[in-house]
Amino acid sequence: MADQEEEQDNTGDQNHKPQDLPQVLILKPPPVLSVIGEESFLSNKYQFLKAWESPLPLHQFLTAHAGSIQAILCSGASPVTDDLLQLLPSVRLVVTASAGTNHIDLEACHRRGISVTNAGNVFSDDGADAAVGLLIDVLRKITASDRYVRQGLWVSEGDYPLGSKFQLRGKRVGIVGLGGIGLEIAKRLEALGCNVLYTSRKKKTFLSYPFYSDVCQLAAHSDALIICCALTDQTRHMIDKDVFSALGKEGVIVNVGRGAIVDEKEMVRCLVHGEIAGAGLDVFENEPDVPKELFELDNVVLSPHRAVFTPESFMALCELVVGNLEAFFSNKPLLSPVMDV
Ligand SMILES: O=CC(=O)O
Repeated sequence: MADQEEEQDNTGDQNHKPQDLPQVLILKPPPVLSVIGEESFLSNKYQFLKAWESPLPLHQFLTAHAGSIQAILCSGASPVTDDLLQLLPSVRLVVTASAGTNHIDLEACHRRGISVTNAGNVFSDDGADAAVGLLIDVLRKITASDRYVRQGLWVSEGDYPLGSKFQLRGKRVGIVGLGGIGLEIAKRLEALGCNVLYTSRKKKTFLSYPFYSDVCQLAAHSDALIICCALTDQTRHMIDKDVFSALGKEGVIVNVGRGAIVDEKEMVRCLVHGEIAGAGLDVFENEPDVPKELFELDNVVLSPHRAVFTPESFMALCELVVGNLEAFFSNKPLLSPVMDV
């Protein structure tokens, strides 16, 4: 079957590359590819097997290369499941071009002795900028005011209603997840005169920000919550009815983590009924579907899961991905390990 497949399939550029290069499977093109371009991103030290370019059905394509694929390069759009790994017994490394790893079955990787790397801290600055930008936009209604001007309402209706604007300085902002992005958010907020508090898996002893082990308690002491933690079984729907009610009518939520960390139906209900004051959202439970009710709300700012995407961060990501592959194939320590087995 492999021979027949090789005749039909030029994925991985088999005609031009020595067959002994390590084979790296890419299931779907990660977003970084369209920005950086394949030439710069895909190092010629590896044979990249681009599943989406193969004329073969995926299962047949994978079966044909099953024994030789040693690494998988993926992103949030291409889940790495136990079933997939079962098909590919030679895989020893999964490199994801994302900070989040919720699309990878980490338990299966661990059980199968597969190492995993992610985007490390390359997205921390851009993710933090986007989170703070969304918060400022919700509080100061920047995009809502922009719509007001563009629609000619400044002329026909007069001044934009002042009552709905909130000052950032002095706000108590609860950060949910003080990892790379969370720490950068905290730095920015401090510089802007906010009071930072946080919850995280563990208290960070090197920081003086007030720590709350309970997210409801954090919400009760915050004017705004910024969600930037990982999506795991523990954090799925962690931001629920109780958290919204603790945050209260004046409270704002910003989410640059993953949509499913928030109980989205409940959030929409709270926004529609004015039980929280506003939301800045880069991520959603069923992307690219966004609850239609949100389109009507001027106190909600929407962004299409692009918080961390800048050409600069993609360049850094490109180096990191190649660095991780090189480290792995030369038995050196991985640069951004999530799991090093
Ligand atoms: O959402 C983006 C990422 O996880 O990198």
